[in-house]
Amino acid sequence: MSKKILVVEDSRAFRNYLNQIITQAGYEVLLAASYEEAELILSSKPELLCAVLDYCLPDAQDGEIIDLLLVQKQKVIVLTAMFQEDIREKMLAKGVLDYLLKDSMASVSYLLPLINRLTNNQHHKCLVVDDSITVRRHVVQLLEHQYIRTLQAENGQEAIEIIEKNPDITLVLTDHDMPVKDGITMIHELRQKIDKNQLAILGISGSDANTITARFLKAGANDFLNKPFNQEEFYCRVHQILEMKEANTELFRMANQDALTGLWNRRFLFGDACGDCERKRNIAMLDIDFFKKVNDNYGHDVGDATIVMVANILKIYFPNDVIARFGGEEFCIKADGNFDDFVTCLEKMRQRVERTPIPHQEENIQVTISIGVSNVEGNLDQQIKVADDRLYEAKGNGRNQTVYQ
Ligand SMILES: Nc1nc2c(ncn2[C@@H]2O[C@H](COP(=O)(O)OP(=O)(O)OP(=O)(O)O)[C@@H](O)[C@H]2O)c(=O)[nH]1
Repeated sequence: MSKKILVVEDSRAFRNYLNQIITQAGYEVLLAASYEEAELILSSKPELLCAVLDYCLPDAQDGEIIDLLLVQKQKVIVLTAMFQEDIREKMLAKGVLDYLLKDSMASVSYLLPLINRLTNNQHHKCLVVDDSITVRRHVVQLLEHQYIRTLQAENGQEAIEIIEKNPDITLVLTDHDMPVKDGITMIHELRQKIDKNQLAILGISGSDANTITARFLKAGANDFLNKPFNQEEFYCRVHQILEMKEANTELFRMANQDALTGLWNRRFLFGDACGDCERKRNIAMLDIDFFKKVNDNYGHDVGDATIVMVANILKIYFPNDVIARFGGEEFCIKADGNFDDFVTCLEKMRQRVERTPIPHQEENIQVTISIGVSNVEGNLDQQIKVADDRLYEAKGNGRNQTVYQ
């Protein structure tokens, strides 16, 4: 998705300021000082993330630049020198995303978070649940206008079925009064399986009942919005809920992922990944052979690069399983499925590590790994213990091998 942003602003100082802050944030800025310059840039049909437009330009004093961009189906953020209710209404009605007062540099501090929001929205998929097709269409249009992909459901039951089939849905916007299954019952059922950090839910209802907000929130909705709502309030709520969700996802990642390799860590292995602890499963414990020598001979950085290389090969061979960095140069794989197939795949992976050189200055460094495998009955600790004993057997037998019985 594009990172290009068109900025049209006649004040040189302000234009330069916008250019600086937007470029620093990693976007590519196309600058124009007038309507005419903007037209020229647009004639080459650039793919834009959005356009930031000054309402009043020397050669287009009454917002004509906005129409120029909207006709081309671009996302528009407007900068205005003064706030006028009628102009605001007119702009929002036309389909402008948002407007900012440029009375001071500080007031533009809202711009960058808004642009970042548009970028991050592209990672979200929202299910809109409402029995009214008119409401659904309106909400879908608002969301897609800000790059949020959408799906639709007519009632709570249909919504649950769609969520089960689409685990990449990150947000649900739901009405309450619907046939077959209402919104609050649906939320109750969803929350038995999916928590607030995994799936954000915004309740939207026009019910007069003064308990409706509390009922939505107590059922497990992250937030609530009264119908009818205006566009700005809608976006504020959606942005807030998505920001909270992203922050929680990041916290989860930081707490459960290994920073060097991007693999899961022990906490994840024994926590979330262990929900089905008593089930029979395949466990492999792996350790890089003579790893201390790599550090001693080539330095810690090369040692780290070796750990990353092994981790990357593990990801290739076991893309659907839980792979954790267990300790320094020790890894654990937890997998379901046929044990013989698992061992065969481990063997192929072991040979791939053996064949993969780590370039260092003029040399190619070669490492091997030893592997212990188990599929015994018991809890995760017991299964890891058996795999670990076999790993040490593999080390004792001369390393660079897999022991599985
Ligand atoms: N570069 C690097 N080294 C690490 C890291 N974590 C642990 N180590 C080193 O890994 C080495 C492990 O050495 P040992 O446990 O003696 O094992 P080994 O040399 O691999 O020998 P065997 O396992 O018996 O084949 C130690 O020197 C640790 O300092 C890390 O994150 N980066």
